[in-house]
Amino acid sequence: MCTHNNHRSFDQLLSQLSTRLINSESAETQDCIAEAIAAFGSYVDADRCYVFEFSDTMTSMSNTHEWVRDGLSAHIDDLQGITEEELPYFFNLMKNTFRFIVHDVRTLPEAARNEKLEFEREDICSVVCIGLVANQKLLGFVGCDMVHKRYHWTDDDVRHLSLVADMIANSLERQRTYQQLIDTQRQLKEANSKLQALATRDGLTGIPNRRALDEKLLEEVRRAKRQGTGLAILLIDIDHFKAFNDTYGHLKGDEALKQVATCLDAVMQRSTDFVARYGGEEFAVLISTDSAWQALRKANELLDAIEQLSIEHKNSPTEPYLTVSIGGYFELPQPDAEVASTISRLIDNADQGLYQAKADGRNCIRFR
Ligand SMILES: Nc1nc2c(ncn2[C@@H]2O[C@H](COP(=O)(O)OP(=O)(O)OP(=O)(O)O)[C@@H](O)[C@H]2O)c(=O)[nH]1
Repeated sequence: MCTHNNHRSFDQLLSQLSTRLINSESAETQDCIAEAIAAFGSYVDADRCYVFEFSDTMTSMSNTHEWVRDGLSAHIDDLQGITEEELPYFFNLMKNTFRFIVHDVRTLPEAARNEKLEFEREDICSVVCIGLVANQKLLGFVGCDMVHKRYHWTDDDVRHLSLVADMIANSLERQRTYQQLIDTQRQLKEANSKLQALATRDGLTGIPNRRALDEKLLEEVRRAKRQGTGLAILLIDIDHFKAFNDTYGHLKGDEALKQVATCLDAVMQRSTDFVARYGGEEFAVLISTDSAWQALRKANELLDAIEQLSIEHKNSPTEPYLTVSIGGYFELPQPDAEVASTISRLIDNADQGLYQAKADGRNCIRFR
């Protein structure tokens, strides 16, 4: 059936396909596989040529590529997820010998009765399948059917189909390795962003921590300088918190810290505002605003909101409930201002304001 000429043109085509596959992307690989099975189908004058891939556990297989001669029906859609129980003879032979060569399906043994029925359903008289083996692993197989006519597969046919199988197996393996690399890269990225989130979150309250505040300060001061906008910082410290812990215990202290953090976060809802735990029982709020007055108004809202939490603090010399003191500072950073010294000035001034608020009786704001 195979003349010397079409023998040579098939070899040439295979060699061209292999060259394309060496540098191909995923979509091109699929095209090359489709072309390779079509070429083999035409070369042996077959009716159907196809690729099946096994599941990872090797207990089922699915038809992934199919070429059919004009006028014949395609079967790819009903050949999905076929299990080992359905075709035990075929699975066994393929797993053990990596091939399944049947010149006449009528000669199949009794053990292959399921296979015989399936071949009858598809009007297949002769069939050849060669395993796709890469790195000693059977990934699937490439096969060819003769429909309504018997055919004796020659050694040459088998040798050529084996070349096609090698080519497809190597492409599939390369694609799988590539996909694994992409999956690993995605997992690493996810793990990194989780680590990043953990490194910048306070473990107790869940709001950003001091490290996140430092990063945000750098970012915001640079932005304020660039855009000529103002920046305010508030330092908020719980009053007589040692007495609170001594009275109610450390766990209740933790609870109160969480409540205060949630409350501050809820009041500062603007995306440009930033709330962080600055340390122990101290919090910081960064407000991007052009007016000191607006920042002061926010500070008042925070003071009131904490009071309204009404967390009992019976041993506080200030009030019988939990209160905070707030120190604030506003600045319009000059375009030529040094970033590090601007940050120090913001913190130092807010800190002095806080010191003053404590000295002036607590539960109040001192804005500089
Ligand atoms: N429960 C709990 N307590 C904390 C935590 N971090 C810091 N503290 C406590 O906060 C208290 C702070 O006490 P001080 O610095 O003396 O200040 P204060 O009692 O709040 O008094 P003033 O700030 O002057 O009003 C200490 O007792 C710390 O143990 C924490 O994560 N959980």
